[in-house]
Amino acid sequence: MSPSPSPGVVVDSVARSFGSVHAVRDASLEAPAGQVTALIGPNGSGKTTLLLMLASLLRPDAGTISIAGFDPVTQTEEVRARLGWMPDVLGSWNVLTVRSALETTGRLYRMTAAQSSRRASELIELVGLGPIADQPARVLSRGQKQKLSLARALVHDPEVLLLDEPASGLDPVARNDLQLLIRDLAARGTTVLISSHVLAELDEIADRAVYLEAGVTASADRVAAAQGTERPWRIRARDLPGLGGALVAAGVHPDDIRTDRDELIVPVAGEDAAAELLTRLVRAGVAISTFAPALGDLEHTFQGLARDTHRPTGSTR
Ligand SMILES: Nc1ncnc2c1ncn2[C@@H]1O[C@H](COP(=O)(O)OP(=O)(O)OP(=O)(O)O)[C@@H](O)[C@H]1O
Repeated sequence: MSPSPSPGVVVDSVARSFGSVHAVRDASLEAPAGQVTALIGPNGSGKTTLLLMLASLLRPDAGTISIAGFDPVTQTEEVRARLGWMPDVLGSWNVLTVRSALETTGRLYRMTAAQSSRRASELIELVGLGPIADQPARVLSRGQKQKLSLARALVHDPEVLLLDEPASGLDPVARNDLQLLIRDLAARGTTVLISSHVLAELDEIADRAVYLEAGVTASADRVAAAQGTERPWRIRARDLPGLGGALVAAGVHPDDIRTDRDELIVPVAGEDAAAELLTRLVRAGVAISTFAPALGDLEHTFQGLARDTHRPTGSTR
């Protein structure tokens, strides 16, 4: 019989304050197994505080958390055995080499010396740290430290992976490798919850998103409303004046049309309206070479929520 799927991460009405600072006020979310869930929010909205609670490193003042079916407050060992945590900064491992940092982590997870040595070699290969495997961690660049931090989070092949700003400091090739690795882990059933400010990158790998604002997860209604707002679309044609004329004839107000180099940018309210506009432009005989949203889905929703910060609560895209 195949094992039942991991229940992933479930957070219900969690809150945590530091003195008078309410870092997380009311967070509820689900991150299902086998999917990549993005945790998105402005600076100071409580993402790291929430991830620390999920990682069993900080106790919530209220609410409940389930990690692969276990409670980080009362079942800390069970949670830690199943959880990989990549913090936004690598802890103090400076004197150890890359290889010994990974071997030591393996030993902490009660692997034998031979197992931890084998696992360290696999992970060094996986994240591409081979050439500097025997260098002390203190000489690593920021991007190399990120790779070591990711490898450390993967030592015990966790069911649930929490990644706080994993791409920061990585060059474009390393970012792409990271994206492929994360997608591959999710395809193998890992629950991945990932916080990042680089929304265009999250757009490419996230199956779903949770928005956190001032410590509160945005409700499905608010997210839907933000998704439905007008968003800029980028339209390119060789004959820009002809394109402008056709846009006005299609009902776009001239004041709403912006020129950006060899493209025009116009606000469009949703996919149906975009399809309709494109049909009209083509019927008008304009040779269109580009017709695409100027903002990714996550960025658009994030900006829509930011413009409308006064209504409360909930989750997902
Ligand atoms: N240990 C602490 N003591 C006091 N205040 C804290 C502590 N940790 C976080 N805070 C405060 O809680 C709020 C949320 O911080 P947190 O680091 O969780 O936000 P974040 O969304 O991860 O931010 P960023 O995107 O800038 O990393 C901030 O106002 C921060 O100053």
